[in-house]
Amino acid sequence: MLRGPAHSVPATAAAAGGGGQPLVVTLNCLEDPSVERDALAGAAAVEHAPLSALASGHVEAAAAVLLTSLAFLPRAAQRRLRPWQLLLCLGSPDRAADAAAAAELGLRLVHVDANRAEEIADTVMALFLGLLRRTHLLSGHASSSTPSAGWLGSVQPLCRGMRRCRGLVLGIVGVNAAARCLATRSLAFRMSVLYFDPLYEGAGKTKRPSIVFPSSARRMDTLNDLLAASDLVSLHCALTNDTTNIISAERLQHIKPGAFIVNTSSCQLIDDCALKQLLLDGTIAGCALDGAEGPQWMEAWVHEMPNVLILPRSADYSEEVWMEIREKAITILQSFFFDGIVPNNAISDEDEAISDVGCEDDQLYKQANEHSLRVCDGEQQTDESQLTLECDKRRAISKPEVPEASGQSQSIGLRSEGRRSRFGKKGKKRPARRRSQQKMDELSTVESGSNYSSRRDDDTVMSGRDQVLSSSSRFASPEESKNKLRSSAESPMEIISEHKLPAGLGRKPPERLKDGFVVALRTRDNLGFHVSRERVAGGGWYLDVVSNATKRDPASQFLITFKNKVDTMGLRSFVAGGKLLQVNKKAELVFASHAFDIWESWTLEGSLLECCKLVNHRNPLAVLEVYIEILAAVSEEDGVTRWLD
Ligand SMILES: NC(=O)c1ccc[n+]([C@@H]2O[C@H](COP(=O)([O-])OP(=O)(O)OC[C@H]3O[C@@H](n4cnc5c(N)ncnc54)[C@H](O)[C@@H]3O)[C@@H](O)[C@H]2O)c1
Repeated sequence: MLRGPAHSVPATAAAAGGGGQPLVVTLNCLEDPSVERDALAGAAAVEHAPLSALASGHVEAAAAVLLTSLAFLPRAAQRRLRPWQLLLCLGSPDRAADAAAAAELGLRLVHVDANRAEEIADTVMALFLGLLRRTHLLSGHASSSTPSAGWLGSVQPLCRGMRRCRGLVLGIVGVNAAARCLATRSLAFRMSVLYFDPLYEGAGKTKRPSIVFPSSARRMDTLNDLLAASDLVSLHCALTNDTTNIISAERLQHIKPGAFIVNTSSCQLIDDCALKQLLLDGTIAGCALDGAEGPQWMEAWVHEMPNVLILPRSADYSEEVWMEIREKAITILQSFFFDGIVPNNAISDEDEAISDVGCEDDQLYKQANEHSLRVCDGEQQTDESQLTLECDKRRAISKPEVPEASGQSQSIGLRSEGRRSRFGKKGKKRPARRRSQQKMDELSTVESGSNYSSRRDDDTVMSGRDQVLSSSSRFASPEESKNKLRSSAESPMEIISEHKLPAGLGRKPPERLKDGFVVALRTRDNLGFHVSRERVAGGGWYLDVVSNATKRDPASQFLITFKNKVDTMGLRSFVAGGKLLQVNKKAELVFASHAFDIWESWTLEGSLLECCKLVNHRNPLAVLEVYIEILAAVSEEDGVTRWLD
């Protein structure tokens, strides 16, 4: 972790935001940084600096700068950046290039990103559908023609060659998360899915356990076979020495006549000239490229071809993913300004979790539905959709029928254990990610004497200046610091109660849940405790239920952390090294991150007097019904946290 402004920013810069506040500049991005401004209110001023206003001096004066890419920034702007500034690269299109540029310029850069597999899969589907259904052409024709022109007669030529999805064969080259999401979507469209990837060895024996294709997708032994059998071809392989020009002129001879090609990966995977030739002679029915390089795609006639779609490298964008990235950046900045620390998880584990969501096939959904009905057995429901919703909620709750440790993550997702266990963390091949998995420094122990895990599975890409490791942030989120700054402010979630807990404490517990309290979560059926558990050594932490646990077991103890300003709280697990309980995108209850983001935010519903609900902010279907036992509380007299017994 980096030391923040308190340690490294010159006083002039720290005061540059006016009112003694440090300044954050959004450089050539985020024209409207109002979200960031609100989130950092009281800690830093936030200004947008367009390239046209570089001379204003804002960039030089900033303590932190947000940008999309350092490498693609004009030299004039790069020169204004300073070594002591924290540069956050939001969703960089080329992390390696940015890291290299930062190293060269001696700048301190942190990448902030989120997984885009869903976006890419959506885009590929949209492009295939556009090519197959010719929506762009027909829409253009409809809006330009007179109403009396009729609808079908005049457009009949445009409709020639239109295809339906059902029954078509999709061939996927390269197995990655986006490819898998695409496979799932295509199966839902009743297409057959083939794939080719010499590095992917199939479910069960794959080197990349996080990528598991639907079982109904068929693996092809050679690329030529895949090209010969596919009506639609989508490229997802990374650009390497082996894959450069992988769709060569020679390979294209094998392509099925009338096929469509979509490429959202590197332009250099395809021999453009050969592709163009086949488009012209009609062998290939159409193609879509997310980004096109080279003069052959610049010619005007290409843009006039009805069967060629070219996007401006936008395949992986969505408002949702952009907001996720901004939220992460805000968390990092809060940590930087309040604690003087930059958290390491600039690129989160959600990278993989998101892609796992798309892997359900029909059988899986069937299993899940059966499971949900079982869990909900005995509950009165009148409406089917309501039933599903309630069942989903229940899955977030402990397994009342199975008091012993289940060995499963708690989840609201539709996934059986057998299936879930096949998904692990993606085997990272990016060097920066491997670096980030180095063992962290030992964590301190707490009063209970528990040993905290120092494992870190967050992903960070740091470049340029040295990274300064610190263990002090394990339990010090930005929100906690903010609370310290605003100690007089009461948490909006504080609940006054008389505490009739299932198991009595030695003395009367405090009346309110507060920041810094230690709690245990008794299950709704009162038969056990929720505990943090490690899947396998190094396999990540998840929330489980154990009947023979006690509230004194460190695994049952959670530190309450409040998010200031909003009525949400987080639960940090002691044994998981202070990581916060979150619902991941597979809808499992896990401990994956130290950063307090929306995934880690919970609202308390109901009264502490009785079984109450913890509802996740990001996924309100994730509801934990628990009795909250306060084990340790912060003394109002001396500010020391003490056990209540
Ligand atoms: N259009 C966009 O917005 C966008 C966004 C992100 C990534 N991309 C592109 O997508 C591509 C993949 O990126 P990634 O980060 O998912 O890569 P990745 O490394 O995660 O996956 C690439 C896959 O290619 C496979 N592969 C390697 N050699 C192969 C071969 N000879 N034949 C077939 N498959 C092979 C690998 O096994 C791997 O599974 C890159 O070219 C990247 O630039 C595009």
